Amino acid sequence: DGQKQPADTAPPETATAVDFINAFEKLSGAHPGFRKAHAKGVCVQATFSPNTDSPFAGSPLFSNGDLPASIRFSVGGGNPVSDERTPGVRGMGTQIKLPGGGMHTFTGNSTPVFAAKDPETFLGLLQRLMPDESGRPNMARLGAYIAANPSTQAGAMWSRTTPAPASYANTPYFGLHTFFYQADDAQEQVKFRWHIEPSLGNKGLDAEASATLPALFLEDTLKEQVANEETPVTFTIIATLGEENDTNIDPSVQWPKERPQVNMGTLTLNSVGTQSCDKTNYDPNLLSSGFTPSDDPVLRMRSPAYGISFGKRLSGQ
Ligand code: HEM
Repeated sequence: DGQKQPADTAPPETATAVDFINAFEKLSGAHPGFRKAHAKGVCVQATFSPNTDSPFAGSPLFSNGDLPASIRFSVGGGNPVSDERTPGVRGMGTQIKLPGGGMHTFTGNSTPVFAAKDPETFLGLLQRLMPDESGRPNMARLGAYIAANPSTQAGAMWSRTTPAPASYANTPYFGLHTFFYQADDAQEQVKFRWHIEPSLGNKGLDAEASATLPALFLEDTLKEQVANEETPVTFTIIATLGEENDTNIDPSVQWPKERPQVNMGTLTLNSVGTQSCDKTNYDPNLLSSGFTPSDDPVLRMRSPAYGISFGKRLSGQ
């Protein structure tokens, strides 16, 4: 009758870890044995050197000197052979191993804000990115969803405006969620968010570089950068200290720019390209003694989703 249907812009009422695994498999196809998100990646061996002059100094993560770290850099999405010249999310999982078997995990994305404020709104976004009968996502439906769900707008803007990074070592990574640290003898908690900055600086691919590079270049570029002994490849982990009114639960919102920042320490990349991280679960809730996660529902959803994906890939599904 020529009349437009009303836009379907509501997020689903519930979102479970299984819903996410199914959504990723629908978006990217089934790839048995691979991670259901960030399927493509490379393992790196690294060293964590803590900044012992920081509010975290009393914790075992900071009081044991240099510690070995396992890093995995990745391309967002469930496709294990995606074209790396394409803009989009890049990831960095870091697991630092403490004496006695403890570990501490920093798993972040190259996006300074998350795609949505909570799991339901994120699942709704993924559902609108799925192809319809035409074989492509319905852009009008997607646009209407973003317009009606403000928490998705900063992430969508980032996606539209940020070029593909020139290397895994030329982009920052953001933890996005709020975490807490409390020393054994302290009354007060340190409330913080973290991000990781590359010593080689941020650099996006321009059109010329994209035209000359092969579809897969990230692993080779990183290997060349780490092989260059004159310029060590390091990353600085930075904590932003939050105030009481800064959100604990919404990873789609940045804290005010003027919050103080402290250096947590340095990651130095030692070697690239082994299978050392294939059987690692970079669950961001695996924290060392003294640190606790916030009640951010997106952070909470990550443990069950990573657990299902981990179990599936270990069993070849
Ligand atoms: C509800 C929200 C989210 C869901 C359902 C989700 C789901 C997943 C799943 C299933 C994996 C594969 C895990 C594995 O097989 O080991 C994964 C990996 C990853 N995710 Fe998420 N994720 C979410 C939010 C986030 C956020 C907020 C960030 C960044 C701060 C992030 C960054 C990453 C990274 C970097 C990896 C790759 C880790 C690796 O290399 O093993 N994810 N995600």
